[in-house]
Amino acid sequence: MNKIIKINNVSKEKIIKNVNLSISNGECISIMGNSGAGKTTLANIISGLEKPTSGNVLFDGVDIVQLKEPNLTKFRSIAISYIFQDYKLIEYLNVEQNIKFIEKNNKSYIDEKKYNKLINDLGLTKIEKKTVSQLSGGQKQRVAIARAMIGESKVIIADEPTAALDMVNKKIVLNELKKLTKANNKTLIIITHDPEVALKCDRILIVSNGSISDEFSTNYVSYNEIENILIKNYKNENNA
Ligand SMILES: Nc1ncnc2c1ncn2[C@@H]1O[C@H](COP(=O)(O)OP(=O)(O)OP(=O)(O)O)[C@@H](O)[C@H]1O
Repeated sequence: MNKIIKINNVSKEKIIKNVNLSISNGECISIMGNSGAGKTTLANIISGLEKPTSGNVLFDGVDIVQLKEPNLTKFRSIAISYIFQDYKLIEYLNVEQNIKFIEKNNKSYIDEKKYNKLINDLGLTKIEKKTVSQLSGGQKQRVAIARAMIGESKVIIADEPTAALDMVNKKIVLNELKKLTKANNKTLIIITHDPEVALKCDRILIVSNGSISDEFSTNYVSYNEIENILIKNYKNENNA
């Protein structure tokens, strides 16, 4: 499989230490680790939101560390979509307006066929004209998924996408997210504390003290093994 992202010897102050990482096109990867381990900083470096102090970040062969404004912002808005724990939708706009908002800023037209399929797949058809303030948490996250899918971005970064949801909504949202990323040929990076969420991906990276301490295919690791590594890392991190 082609590599969509290649990170070579990336460090940032004392937060990220000499990380090397390759992510294949279409792969689902989860970044796990205890609080303060460096997950968000690593994801921000991957997406160009933060610059490393050394190393390079190749996105489809382009070193985004070298990109300057306004090209960096343009790259980020076209290449990457985000899904957040707190949804980051526009409260006073309705479901349809939220889904189309970013794509309208990037392009002069919206693919209506794709839009209709997405809202149908995500069960949003009946609530299309409701404003965000009228929606439940699970509905809001399904809107955020549709917003991330509608454009041409090759990579989706989901930061704790299910942390605010109950058990049933967590399962629904995760299944839809995985199904739609595959169907739309996107690469998915999920940052999570939750082994159950991470086990839905193809591969799990565990970050500790700014380095990748462990890496597994999800075919070969269990919930308990992940939990034990996180506990072991927690002890090391707090005694370091
Ligand atoms: N702008 C900054 N300046 C200095 N230190 C920072 C900055 N941002 C993050 N840090 C520190 O870097 C470390 C990693 O932070 P990061 O947010 O990447 O961790 P995380 O694994 O995502 O944690 P959490 O799960 O709590 O969100 C922490 O010790 C944090 O205090």
